[in-house]
Amino acid sequence: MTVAIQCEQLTKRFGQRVAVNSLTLSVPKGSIYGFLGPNGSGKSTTIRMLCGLLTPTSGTGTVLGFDVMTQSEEIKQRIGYMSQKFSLYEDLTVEENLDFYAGVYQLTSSQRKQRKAELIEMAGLKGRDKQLAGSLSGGWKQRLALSCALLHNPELLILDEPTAGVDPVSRRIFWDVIHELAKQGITVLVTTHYMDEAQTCDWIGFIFFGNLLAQGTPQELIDGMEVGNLEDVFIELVKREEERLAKAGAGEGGVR
Ligand SMILES: Nc1ncnc2c1ncn2[C@@H]1O[C@H](COP(=O)(O)OP(=O)(O)OP(=O)(O)O)[C@@H](O)[C@H]1O
Repeated sequence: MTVAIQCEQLTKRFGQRVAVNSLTLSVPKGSIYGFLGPNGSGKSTTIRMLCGLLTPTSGTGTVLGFDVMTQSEEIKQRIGYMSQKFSLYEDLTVEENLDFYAGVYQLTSSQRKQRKAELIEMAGLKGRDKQLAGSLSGGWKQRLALSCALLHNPELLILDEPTAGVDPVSRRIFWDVIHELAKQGITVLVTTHYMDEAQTCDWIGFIFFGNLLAQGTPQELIDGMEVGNLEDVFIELVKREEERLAKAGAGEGGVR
């Protein structure tokens, strides 16, 4: 199995707070890995370490074969990242936004022309090229942001809650695009709070208070927990962990 992401005992502390605690995970190339967990559990911190935006406190990790501690520039060049608050220029058109990011990624004019055409097609943005990004609805904005993150043909796409607050139809269209990209061999690491989306991932990791509590295929997790669906898996995991923490006497805000 070729892996796109591999980390062992990756840890990030902010002062006394352990945001990510000794995280060990691997994401096979070409798969979709859903990274789930309640608010504040450490998902974004993990993602920022994997993107080379935040230096881990300890542990080891590679992304596309590059070291997260020492090769963050190599990593940044090869991944597509869409943050929770993706930045589009609202007063620029769809095409101008793509042009801007093509400039950031230093695409040649022929690469730019080709990728723009491919991505406008992929995202279903044909006919909207001259529309201001600010006038697009949430679902379109999101697909434009995804297109911007894909301009440089990244091998790995990291998406932090890409569908938060978007209507169900737009979410479905967005996920169809994600699955299509995975079919083309792109690895996707995505965080979501929507269990219907999580259910379609190849792999799932569940993080709570910085600890990875469970990892596997959606069906493995459901079967292992002997419950009916993923939502119940997570409710059960949280319940068990809270009981464990209560027994261990860990107070709110303490080091966990
Ligand atoms: N720069 C920082 N300085 C101090 N604490 C931080 C910093 N970034 C994150 N944290 C803390 O680390 C913990 C994990 O936060 P993180 O943003 O990674 O969670 P999350 O799972 O992505 O949450 P959400 O679903 O709300 O985005 C939280 O307690 C948060 O307050």
